[in-house]
Amino acid sequence: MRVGADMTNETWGSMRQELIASVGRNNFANWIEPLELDALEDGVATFRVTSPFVGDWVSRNYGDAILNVINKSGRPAERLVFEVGPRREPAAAAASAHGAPANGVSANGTPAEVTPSHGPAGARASSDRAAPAVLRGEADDLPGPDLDDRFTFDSFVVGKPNELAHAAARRVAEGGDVTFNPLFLYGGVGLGKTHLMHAIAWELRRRQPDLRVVYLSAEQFMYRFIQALRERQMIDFKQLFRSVDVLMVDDVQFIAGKDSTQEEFFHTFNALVDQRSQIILSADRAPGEIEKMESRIVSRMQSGLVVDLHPTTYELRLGILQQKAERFRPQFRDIRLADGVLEFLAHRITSNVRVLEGALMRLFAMGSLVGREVTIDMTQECLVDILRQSDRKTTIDEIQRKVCDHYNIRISDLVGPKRTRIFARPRQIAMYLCKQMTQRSLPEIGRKFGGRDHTTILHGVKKIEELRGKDSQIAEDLEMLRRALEA
Ligand SMILES: Nc1ncnc2c1ncn2[C@@H]1O[C@H](COP(=O)(O)OP(=O)(O)OP(=O)(O)O)[C@@H](O)[C@H]1O
Repeated sequence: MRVGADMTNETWGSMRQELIASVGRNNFANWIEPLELDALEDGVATFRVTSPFVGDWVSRNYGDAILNVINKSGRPAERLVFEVGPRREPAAAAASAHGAPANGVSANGTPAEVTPSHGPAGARASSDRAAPAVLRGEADDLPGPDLDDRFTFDSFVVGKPNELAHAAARRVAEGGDVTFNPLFLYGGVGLGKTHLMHAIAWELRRRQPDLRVVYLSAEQFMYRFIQALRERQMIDFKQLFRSVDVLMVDDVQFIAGKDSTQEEFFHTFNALVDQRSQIILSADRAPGEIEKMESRIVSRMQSGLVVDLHPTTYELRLGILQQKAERFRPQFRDIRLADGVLEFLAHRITSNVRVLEGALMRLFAMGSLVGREVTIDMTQECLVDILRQSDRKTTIDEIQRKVCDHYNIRISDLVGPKRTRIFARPRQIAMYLCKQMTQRSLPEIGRKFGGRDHTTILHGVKKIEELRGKDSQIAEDLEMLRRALEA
């Protein structure tokens, strides 16, 4: 069946609303809403997207969900095709997909076609990706560990907390004129700095195989420097580092306090900037916050673009988990995770992405041992140590805010002296929740409630304990508040 473009988009416009529930509002706004359905014919739904990356990301993360809603609408589709650029005739669109490999990703990682059970992105890494971190001809002379072939832009999940860092990394990876030098990426442990740096290196290599790109950690830079000093090969060292087109140094905070390494780094940095070679640095904090880093280096680091990777949000964590679960699939073919398991992990493990990945891996491993569906109960048992560590610490302030929102009163009234029921009851509920959900003592809680005595707090707690057994409205309110605070 052939459906015209206008009609198609109108139908798609209403169909896609169904996806909000399954992908979440943020993901929907970022990825689904901008999609335009160009054609739906012969079982192929052709979408127009703004870049290969968008098509790839959407197909990997939401391909199945999109097919489901299309099929539910009574217009059967077996596969999705994502086309980049201006709208084309649907016939041409379908034809362009034929050359694509079966898993929907062509050798250079651009999306060509997507089938419902697409393979893992990890499996598409072509053999030429397993190259060392130094990319090109005389690579043997240059230092660096292997680049991880899992760390590509394809496998990097973008969300609010990292979208700026991702966009900057993409921009640098396009090569061309050096627009900001250096690019300085920073953020807490396990938030994707190394992943983004490797992704830049892979992408540069793909686009410009002749470019001399060097990626190394600051520790390796120091090691090479000390070795050159010891072996009296400083000239070689200088020549080597000054001959690169792109220098990437990970975890630069490492050279803080190491005076001669800093000195050499400073000269390398200046020489590269002068010759308009691109420099990309990462650290666990902003340049100005790295103690014992010379101020002249700090100001050089600040002279380009400084972007940070913020702590993850629930939506980003869920997106990452969905993607990783998809990538574990071929290895753990028969393992099923019960509905809600990924959501549970995204809620409960907020520390960092590395921990999140480790938890998921452990679940799959357990699933294969027990040989049945992994439920939330099993998840809780299996990950008890990780969950305990990342248990969120609810604060008194949070409790007070939530209680005020719930009862629509002001904080000043909650902690103030007014004794009318509309303030007194929520106040006692808040006291009760503080006692239950935090480790704070009664006097500490009292101080946060306008300097009340600990006996008043105890009285409030007891009152609510008594009421929750008799008053179903209070029991219900408590349950709702608790859930909101644990979210
Ligand atoms: N947005 C993301 N999408 C997919 N995977 C991610 C994302 N962010 C982090 N990861 C994964 O989390 C793990 C840790 O990331 P990475 O090593 O890049 O962190 P880092 O910021 O360099 O940490 P560290 O401070 O320890 O050096 C990696 O396996 C990486 O692939």
